[in-house]
Amino acid sequence: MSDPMNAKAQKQPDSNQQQESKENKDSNGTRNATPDLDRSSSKGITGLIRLLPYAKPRVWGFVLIFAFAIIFNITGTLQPYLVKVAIDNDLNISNPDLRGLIIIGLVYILSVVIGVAANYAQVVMLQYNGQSIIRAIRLDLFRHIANQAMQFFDRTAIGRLVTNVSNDTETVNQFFTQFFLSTVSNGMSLVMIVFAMYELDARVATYSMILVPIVFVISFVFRKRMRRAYQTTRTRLSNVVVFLAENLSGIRIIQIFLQEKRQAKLFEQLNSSHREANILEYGTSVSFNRSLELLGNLAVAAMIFVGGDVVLHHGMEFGTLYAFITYIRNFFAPINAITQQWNTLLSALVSADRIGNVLRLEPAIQDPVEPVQIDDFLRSQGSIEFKHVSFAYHPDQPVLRNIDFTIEPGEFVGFVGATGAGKSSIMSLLMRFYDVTDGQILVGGQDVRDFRQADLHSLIGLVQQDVYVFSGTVADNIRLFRSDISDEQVVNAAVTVGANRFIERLPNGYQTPLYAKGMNLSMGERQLLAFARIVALDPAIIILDEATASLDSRTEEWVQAGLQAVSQSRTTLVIAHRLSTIRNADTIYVLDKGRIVERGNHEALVAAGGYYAALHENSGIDAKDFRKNAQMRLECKATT
Ligand SMILES: Nc1ncnc2c1ncn2[C@@H]1O[C@H](COP(=O)(O)OP(=O)(O)OP(=O)(O)O)[C@@H](O)[C@H]1O
Repeated sequence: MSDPMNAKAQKQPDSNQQQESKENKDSNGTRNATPDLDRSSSKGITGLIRLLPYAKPRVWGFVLIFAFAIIFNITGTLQPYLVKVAIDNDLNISNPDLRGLIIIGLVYILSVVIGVAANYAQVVMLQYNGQSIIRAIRLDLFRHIANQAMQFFDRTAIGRLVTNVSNDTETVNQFFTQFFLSTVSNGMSLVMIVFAMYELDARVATYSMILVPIVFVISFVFRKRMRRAYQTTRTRLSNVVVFLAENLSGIRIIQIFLQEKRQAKLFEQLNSSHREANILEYGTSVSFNRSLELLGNLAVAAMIFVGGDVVLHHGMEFGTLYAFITYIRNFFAPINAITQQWNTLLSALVSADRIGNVLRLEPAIQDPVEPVQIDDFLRSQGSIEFKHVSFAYHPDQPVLRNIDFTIEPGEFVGFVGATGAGKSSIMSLLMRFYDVTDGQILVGGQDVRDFRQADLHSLIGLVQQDVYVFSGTVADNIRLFRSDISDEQVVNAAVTVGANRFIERLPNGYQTPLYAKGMNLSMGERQLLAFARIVALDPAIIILDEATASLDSRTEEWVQAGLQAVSQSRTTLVIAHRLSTIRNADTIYVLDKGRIVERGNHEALVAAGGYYAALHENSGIDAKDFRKNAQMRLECKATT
């Protein structure tokens, strides 16, 4: 489904959007996507109305539901009337009519059966419609989130997004199912009851209408309080989910650094504040509902008192009084049901706002209007050029300064430097996860901004330190679910990089299911799996962010051999943490504080006796620790 939200938002930018646009521009003029996804951007029902286009394809379904609701309500309203007829006509003591009674009884049973069937059909269809709408909204949300640029994910808590896609859509579903059904069906029932009451006795019916303004006043008094209470509960629940998502994903760190108690205490605080908000919410809601119930019972009591007197003075038949009492009680049931749905409406308003906040976001990095088409020539071109590239994640905090290099197709280059020097940032820019602040990056002679992002990514294969493993089999993880890659190609890819050695030892070989995050594989095995992925997908360029954790020497040998195999005939960029990985590189770039301070091959750099030489001297030590020594050496050089 297209994105009706977005289409509408683009046509009619409201003041909130303009505000959002302002907030989302940084001083460089680029969008920085720092959205407050919890912000209630539209007052009242606007957020929900904006979601209505998702219900459009289901319009006929709703018409049918409407028809079933009419049938259900007619049967419900008819029943007290049938009892009235039976009491006043057939049970008349002076002239009883047994045949008439039987007929009324049969009609009553028939109306009950038809009512139940109509109600069943109505509820099932409503669920079907509601779930179909939610499926479409969820799909759009997921696509929309997945299309956002990296800075969106840098600044948005994943838990917030999980709440958006799961809870918020479910709450909106309740609007389309419970609230819709309740309002339509009970609203209709209310109209029919009022109609039946006027048919029975217009005067008594008019007296009964005094209830309407009282109900209105009660609703008005509670409305604001309830909205505030619901908003608080939703925000606090979302805080709990965010905390949970972040803590579970970082559970290892929490355990290693003995943070369990502290985190549990924080969680307890969030939980308590959610509990308090929830109790307040229910307290308000229950006070509201009970006030209405009290009013309903008072109305019934008044009807018994006043109506009974009228019956005794022969101003009304007993059956009519019975029907009136039933209608008055039934009159409150739909009002109560509709107001019970007030909660649903309020939650749905908040959720619709939050969904809208996500759907209105535009990705900070956009594809060009006329992208360069990737043909076979370009696909085989692995040349890379950085032309005076500078970059900052935040204005005034430059991370890369005047980076300038050219890598020829098929070259193997290494990047070394202390932590925070900017190695990963170079790779992120190459993949256009971010746009350069200054300068230009070319791949195959074309500016990366001229490609569609998907096309650019198809040219580049990435092997990260922590290889991401999807839920699925080993084979699925090598072909990345692409049906055009055959089983044979999967096996060949694994053999090429030597991953077959461990795969064949797994219980079901290539069909072994992998657990979330590949926890049933070692780090080295995951690296080999990622290499096999590269061979199967066959990009012209690969980026390897070498794992920092030390591998045992045998596994390291396998990973080195795998890297050799995968880098054959591909342009290979390696962020190296062990110098042995890049010893044979064509060129090594040494980075310090966002600048390239040295470049050359291993021998030349060692001979130069600078930064890299210091690193080499300390090669027993991890790359991250070399900077201090290197700095001292540079300072020594400067003074001599
Ligand atoms: N997403 C981000 N948002 C803001 N600042 C960032 C982001 N990623 C990195 N930085 C900052 O940019 C600088 C360069 O980081 P980068 O990750 O490129 O360094 P690195 O050389 O790859 O380090 P490491 O070897 O530790 O991975 C650091 O100061 C870092 O704090």
